[in-house]
Amino acid sequence: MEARHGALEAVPITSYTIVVDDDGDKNDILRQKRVVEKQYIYDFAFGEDSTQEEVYSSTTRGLVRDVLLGYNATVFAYGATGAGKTHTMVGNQTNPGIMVRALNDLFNSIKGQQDVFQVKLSYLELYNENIRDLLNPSSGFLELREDHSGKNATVAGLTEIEASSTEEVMGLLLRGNRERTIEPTAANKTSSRSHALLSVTVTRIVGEERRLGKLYMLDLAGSERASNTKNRGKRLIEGAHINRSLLALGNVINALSYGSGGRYVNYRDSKLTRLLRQALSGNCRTVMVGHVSPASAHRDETRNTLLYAARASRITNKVEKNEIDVSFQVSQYRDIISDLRSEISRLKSKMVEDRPTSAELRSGRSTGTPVKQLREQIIATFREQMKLRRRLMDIDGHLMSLGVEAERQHQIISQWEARRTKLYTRSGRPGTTSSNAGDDFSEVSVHQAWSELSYIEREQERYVALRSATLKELDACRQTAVALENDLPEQLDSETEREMLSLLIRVHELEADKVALQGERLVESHELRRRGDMLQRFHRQQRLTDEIITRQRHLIEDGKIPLPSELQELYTLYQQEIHATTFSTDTAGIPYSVYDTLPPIKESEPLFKRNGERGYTGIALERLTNTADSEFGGRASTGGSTSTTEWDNSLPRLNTSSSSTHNQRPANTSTPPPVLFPPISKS
Ligand SMILES: Nc1ncnc2c1ncn2[C@@H]1O[C@H](COP(=O)(O)OP(=O)(O)OP(=O)(O)O)[C@@H](O)[C@H]1O
Repeated sequence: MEARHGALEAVPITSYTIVVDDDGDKNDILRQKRVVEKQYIYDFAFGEDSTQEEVYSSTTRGLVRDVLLGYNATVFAYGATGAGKTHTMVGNQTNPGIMVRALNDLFNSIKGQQDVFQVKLSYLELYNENIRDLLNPSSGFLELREDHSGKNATVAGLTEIEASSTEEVMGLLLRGNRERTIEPTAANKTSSRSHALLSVTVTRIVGEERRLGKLYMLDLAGSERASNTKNRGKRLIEGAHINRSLLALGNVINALSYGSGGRYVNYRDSKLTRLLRQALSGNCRTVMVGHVSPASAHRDETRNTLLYAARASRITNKVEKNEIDVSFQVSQYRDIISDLRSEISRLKSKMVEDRPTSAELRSGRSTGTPVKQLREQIIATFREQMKLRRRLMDIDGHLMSLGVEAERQHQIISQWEARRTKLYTRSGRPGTTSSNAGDDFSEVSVHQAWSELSYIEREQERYVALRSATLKELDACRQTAVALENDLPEQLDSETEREMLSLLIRVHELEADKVALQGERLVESHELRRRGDMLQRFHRQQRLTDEIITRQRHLIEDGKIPLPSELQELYTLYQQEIHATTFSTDTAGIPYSVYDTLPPIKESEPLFKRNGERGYTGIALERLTNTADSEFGGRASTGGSTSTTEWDNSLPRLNTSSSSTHNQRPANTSTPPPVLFPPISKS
């Protein structure tokens, strides 16, 4: 680590806060006494005395446990050149870094287990936008390939080596590191000029089942300012590549930190971001270790790194959702049914074709399969087709259920992540370290959600494979049916046979109708479930909005801020909406208010319920509402209970008396006035 000199200091003041003490120009008399301090709060902050083991335990040990359970995880080091990234990630033989410690932990955990584990490693470097295999450098530059969705990138031809001990891994890493492009620069004698990615794939074999967990560990090349490094020629070009890819990474982190519905996330600007796409946005737990130098020479890089780390910590593990495309499913059902109908109509057309008479047949013109046998074969193939189609529908139905379930788990995880971020920013302590029983509970449920999700993903893979096998079978069956149909005109000779066949067709028509109805019902029920989920989410959002409006009203009232007329109008509209909803009823005549679509006046309930707890976020999410007399009952023109007469806000005061607003249910719950605000006096 570079010695500290100059004015800027980046100092961890607690185990999770870093303070940058930037007292600027000492010669500036006016500002001499003014210390400009900027505090950054992270999950953990490490000082110069922190050991490799401390860094590893706090950042990565938990990820190793997750990988063994079948999750994906990434840890990457980010920071200015010479700030200590390689030291943290790779380390040396006597004092190894995260990579070796993680694998050591992994092997130790596997040792005590009954299940069979398989651990495979690959190690690559990204140098000047070229990928090289560090375990097999002679293979030249490798190609980065993406699947059709563009979300999963793989490196074609990358060597994967199976390892079973820490010593073996040590050997492989040393071998790989020797191949890494390291050059002396003005800023660092052993500067890594490439990004190095160690991928560890752990397969856990439990009976028939295989669980796959991946751990990516990445040592990035350092960001550098050309003016600071005094690099020339080749070094300068390398630096430009490094900065370009780091800039792309920074942009991705930036965009992701805006959350869903935020900015467009462009992963395509560099191979680094394409490689890290899954780690940053997908089904993956990611840790960023930001490295800063306390030296003033690195002032800008330090600020940049601290800022990126702060943004990265805002990325709520935005697991990309498996959106359930119901219309796609509907069109699949339609395809199946139209296939079925066209087969029936083909069969029908054969019925009306001229056929030989019994006499002709008896005279020996026809030599095909006997009619009875043929009929049985046709019935059997139809039955088989129906069976396969039903299986297909079951598979599709199951895949849809899995999709809905996955979306639910994603929600649990996202909520947990969002709450964790809030806790973190409000209390200055990360939620994960809280000893609160409720947080432990939520930790457990989020772990369950991850575990569910990984199970769902495996199930989805299994069912997709089953689906394509069933489709193949169906195709073969259909061809057999066509071949049998072609035989028909030769064989049918009597009216009885025709009638039998037309009856058969009728049966199959009914069958097709049944399939159609079943398909539609299935799709509808899934759609209803999905909408139910969406409604719940909207309700949650609405409660939050109500809460925000209420609090803002408190601010307006307390601060005696005059209310702009447009806002007054919006309040009026809002109330009208609430009024309309209160008196609307559903098809059964039950008022919507019974469903609690709006926050009831006196009810006090936390937004996120937990075993006997109020709320997670530190925002007391009780509903700050009025007493029963507030809404259509009478306070309309009272103008509230404000004692200050000179303030003319035209909004009545909110009733802030805790006894009347908190933790009480109205006595008569059958007619709750589910309105947040008292009527605005002007209206
Ligand atoms: N915490 C530390 N304790 C002891 N030495 C350290 C520490 N951090 C870094 N160093 C030493 O500082 C020097 C530069 O560190 P390192 O090579 O890890 O930086 P880097 O961020 O990877 O740089 P680059 O981006 O140029 O590759 C190395 O000699 C390294 O051993």
